[in-house]
Amino acid sequence: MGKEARQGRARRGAEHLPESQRPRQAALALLSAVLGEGRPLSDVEERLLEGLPPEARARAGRLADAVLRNLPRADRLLAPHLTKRPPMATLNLLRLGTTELAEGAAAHGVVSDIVGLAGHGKKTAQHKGLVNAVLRKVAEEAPEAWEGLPVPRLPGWLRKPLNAAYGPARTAAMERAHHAGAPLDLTAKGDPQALAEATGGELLPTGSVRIAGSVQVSALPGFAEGAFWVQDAAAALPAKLLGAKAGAKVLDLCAAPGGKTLQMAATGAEVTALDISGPRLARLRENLARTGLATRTVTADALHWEGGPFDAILLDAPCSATGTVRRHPDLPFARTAASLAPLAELQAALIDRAVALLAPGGTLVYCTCSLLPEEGAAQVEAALGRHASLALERPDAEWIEEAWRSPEGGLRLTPDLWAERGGMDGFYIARMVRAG
Ligand SMILES: C[S@@+](CC[C@H](N)C(=O)[O-])C[C@H]1O[C@@H](n2cnc3c(N)ncnc32)[C@H](O)[C@@H]1O
Repeated sequence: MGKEARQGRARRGAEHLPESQRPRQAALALLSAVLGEGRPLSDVEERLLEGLPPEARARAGRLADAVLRNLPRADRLLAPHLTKRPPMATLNLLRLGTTELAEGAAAHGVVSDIVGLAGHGKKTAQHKGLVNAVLRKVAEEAPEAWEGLPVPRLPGWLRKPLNAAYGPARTAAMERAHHAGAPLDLTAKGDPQALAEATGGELLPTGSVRIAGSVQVSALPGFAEGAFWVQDAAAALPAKLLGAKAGAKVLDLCAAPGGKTLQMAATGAEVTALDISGPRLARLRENLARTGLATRTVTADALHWEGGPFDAILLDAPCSATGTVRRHPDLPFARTAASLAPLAELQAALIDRAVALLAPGGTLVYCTCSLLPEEGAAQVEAALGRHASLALERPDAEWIEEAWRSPEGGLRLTPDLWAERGGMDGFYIARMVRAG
């Protein structure tokens, strides 16, 4: 059979797959991109979920998320029933079925649906019998056995540096936080207390509003009117610490999709929001339109852009995003230690550019959503060595907890903090001033 005939058969096959199976099929495509190709979900979601109705997209995302969050557990339950590791496509089907069974889905339905999917896939059809036999066995033990399995560990490339920086107990606490996932946090455009009351959320000491359970953001009161935006409680702190005043000339140097830009624009500062990515800036403009806030937006490479000088600069530099694993369980599989060095170089170059764009007497807040010291304190210490005009200023606010402070004078936030409240993303934040 020729290539076109084969593709045609595959397309016709896809059409025959029952509608109810499409979220699982899409989840498997997401898993194959992350686990097979090392691609982050954010890079492939748009393409792989294209054409699916919103509920099916959401279900596919939830299924892929659950498998990635629990991968070592599913592999542990599967291991006794496999004499050798099956090819990736079959293994991912088994992992998906095992996770669904373990999370309490009706065994008969899950097994027959996953076997149906196996029969439908070109790479998996030959393993239909194996999938059936293994999942039947897993179904007998999964829900009880699951609960007794250890919390999944991070892969070595990330676990090793975290152990070195924080010690094994803190690293294990972060792994528990990653496994538990993250609540929904909102930042209010206006009064946070009023937003907490309107949404039934909890007003956190830092001013964010935390919503319990799973909700549809667009259905929350005030969404259409732009009364709030979604932003993790830790991610809301850098702009608060910059403290941009009304009328101040402020630069958001890596701005998109704009959570921090919106915070600064809401204070009445005159904000320039710059980012190298056109599509990400388009999202920032959508956020500005929904919230009725105004800034200047610039699509440019910060390393070569001329402007300023600015009274205040926020540099939320591109980074490993290892502080956001709670929300992005694909990240440990989609990054490697090799991806870190170029990011660290870019961060240093961006800090140097920020210093050049800052007015004498101006304030620079540097932050990254990373857990790794080389993207946080080490960057700031090196920058202070390169720029004699720059001094670190100890952040001061009534909501700062002593445990958050790092020895050099920044804030070191990790996902295991606020465990009883539902945690926070990992962030490093430092506030510096340029001599007048
Ligand atoms: C951590 S994200 C920023 C998140 C944003 N501050 C927020 O709160 O929504 C880093 C951003 O840096 C941008 N970026 C990367 N390299 C850049 C460069 N050379 N110049 C300007 N922006 C850059 C990326 O496009 C990305 O949007």
